[in-house]
Amino acid sequence: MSSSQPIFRLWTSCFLQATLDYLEGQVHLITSFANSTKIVIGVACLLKLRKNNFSTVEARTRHYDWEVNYEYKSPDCYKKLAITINGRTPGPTILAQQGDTIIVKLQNNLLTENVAIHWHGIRQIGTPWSDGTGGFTQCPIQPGEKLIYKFVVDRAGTYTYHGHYGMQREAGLYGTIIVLLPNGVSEPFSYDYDRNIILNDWYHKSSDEQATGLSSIPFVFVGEPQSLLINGKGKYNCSLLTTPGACNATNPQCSPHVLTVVPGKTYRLRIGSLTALSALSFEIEGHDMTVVEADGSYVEPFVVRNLYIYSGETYSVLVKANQDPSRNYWITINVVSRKPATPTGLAIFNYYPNHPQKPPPTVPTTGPLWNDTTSRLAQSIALKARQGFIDTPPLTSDRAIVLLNTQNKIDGYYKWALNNLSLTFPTTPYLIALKENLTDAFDQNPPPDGYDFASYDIYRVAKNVNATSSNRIYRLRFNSTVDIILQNANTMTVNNSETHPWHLHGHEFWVLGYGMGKYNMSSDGKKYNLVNPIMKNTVPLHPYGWTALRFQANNPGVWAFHCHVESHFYMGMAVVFEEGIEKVGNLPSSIMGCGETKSYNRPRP
Ligand SMILES: O=C1O[C@H]([C@@H](O)CO)C(O)=C1O
Repeated sequence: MSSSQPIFRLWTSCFLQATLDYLEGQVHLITSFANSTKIVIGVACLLKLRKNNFSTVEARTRHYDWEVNYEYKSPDCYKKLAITINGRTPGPTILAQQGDTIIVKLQNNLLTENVAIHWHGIRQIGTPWSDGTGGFTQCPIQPGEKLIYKFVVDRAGTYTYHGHYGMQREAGLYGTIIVLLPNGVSEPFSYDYDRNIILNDWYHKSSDEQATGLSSIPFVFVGEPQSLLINGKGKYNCSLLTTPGACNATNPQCSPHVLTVVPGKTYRLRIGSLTALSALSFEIEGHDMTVVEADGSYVEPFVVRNLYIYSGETYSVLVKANQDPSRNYWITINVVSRKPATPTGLAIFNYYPNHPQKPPPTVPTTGPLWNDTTSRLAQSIALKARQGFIDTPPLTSDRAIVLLNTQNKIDGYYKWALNNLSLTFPTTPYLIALKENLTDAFDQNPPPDGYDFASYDIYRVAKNVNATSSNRIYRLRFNSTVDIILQNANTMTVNNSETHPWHLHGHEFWVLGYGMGKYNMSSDGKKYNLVNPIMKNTVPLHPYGWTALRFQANNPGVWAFHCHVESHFYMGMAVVFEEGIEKVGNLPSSIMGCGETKSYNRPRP
């Protein structure tokens, strides 16, 4: 059969898609592939093309056996050691249904590094020890050891997981979690097919080398990434290297991701970003996207041509394949908010029956102006909870904590701080220290609820850039309503303020408002959206702006709240909340074994 015949091409593109899905661990296709004849592939593919067979999944316990390794990979054609899960980066997709219990047996096969994996957006109600935050909720898993994460996925939506020890996320340790609705419940929007897209930025230096630079004098920043990845694939220009041996432009690992669509059909794209640094603009050339979900919450639908997405966020958008079907289109991601020095990330939106690799006849867009803060702020503000699914916030809060975000120095080292405190975590993780009453494990004094509002000029480099290291934590009254006002400021560079995506573990919060400039304590609170605020777990703080959040401190445990830029978190841009520690059940001894719990009886694999 000639490869130009449509049915062959359907099989080819379908095979590519199905192989990807197979690789993503979607078990229902594995069986189809066991007898890999063309007929079976065709049937499996046609079924696959008809609809992802998600609705038949039943609530249950899902077991995953994962091995974490360093392996040579070439996601952008450049060969480097990446952290893989079962040989893959991005790792396997966890596909589950609301109410399922997830059990991940994580074996750390790294020879010299610890590991922890965070389940980003999963609230861990009743299982705070499974949050996977090294130094906060567990001792990291040591080389050669194993830890079992067990938790319930209690809310349908699109989530992610990633390394939360050191800077391992950017070494490739990340993936997607999809939680489907219970049987018989349907989404408030319709679509024909469901597809995942995970975005990342990619560096050629190892995360270890980057971490060393961040904690050195003189300071060496990670800099702009070499590539942008769509579903783990990007393209570095190998000819830029003086020693090109490590870079092979024809390596199939760096052929662009292909998303095959059938003309006239509507696709739900579940898009997540786990970039180390970059804020992104996502576009599908010539196609409108209707935003319908953000971080697991339904969005009052709105149409965009480019979707701004910050590290740690997820969105679902609906896209109809309604353009000229005789060609393919570019899917592009571009850096925004920092002066781009990274080429556009590319994938192919392939209209069946065109050849999946057929390049679109156009030049890919370079995206919106990188410094157009106004348009990014406008899209943040446009995000509202969907009518019929609004969970209104309490009208007042019990406590407001204002966090001034600054770049600082401590003993000559570059840091980030909140209200002048830069977080260093204790050797005994907070959750264990609090539960076991190890009061000498960290400074018991509370950090400040605000900063010197009257005299601090957010538009200038601070007069005194020195901050203090601290491991103090915010202790919240259980069941109280807490407001957080994130206040941005100038960095240590004149006329510079950066975007910080803030992520809260263990909760979702209402996004009450955004503004530019200094938050006004007497008037800005009156402008909060208390009618239909979206609930999210990650939210941007725009340059020189403020972002106001409200959440209920109703999940017993210890929870990190931090900037999702990996280097900024590494440099101390985080705070810790404790609530209801007395309600936390007995901690599994498997999370212990470091700091003051070094001698605890910890099971070894
Ligand atoms: O933390 C950072 O450091 C650099 C720069 O401010 C100093 O090199 C930068 O852009 C960051 O985000």
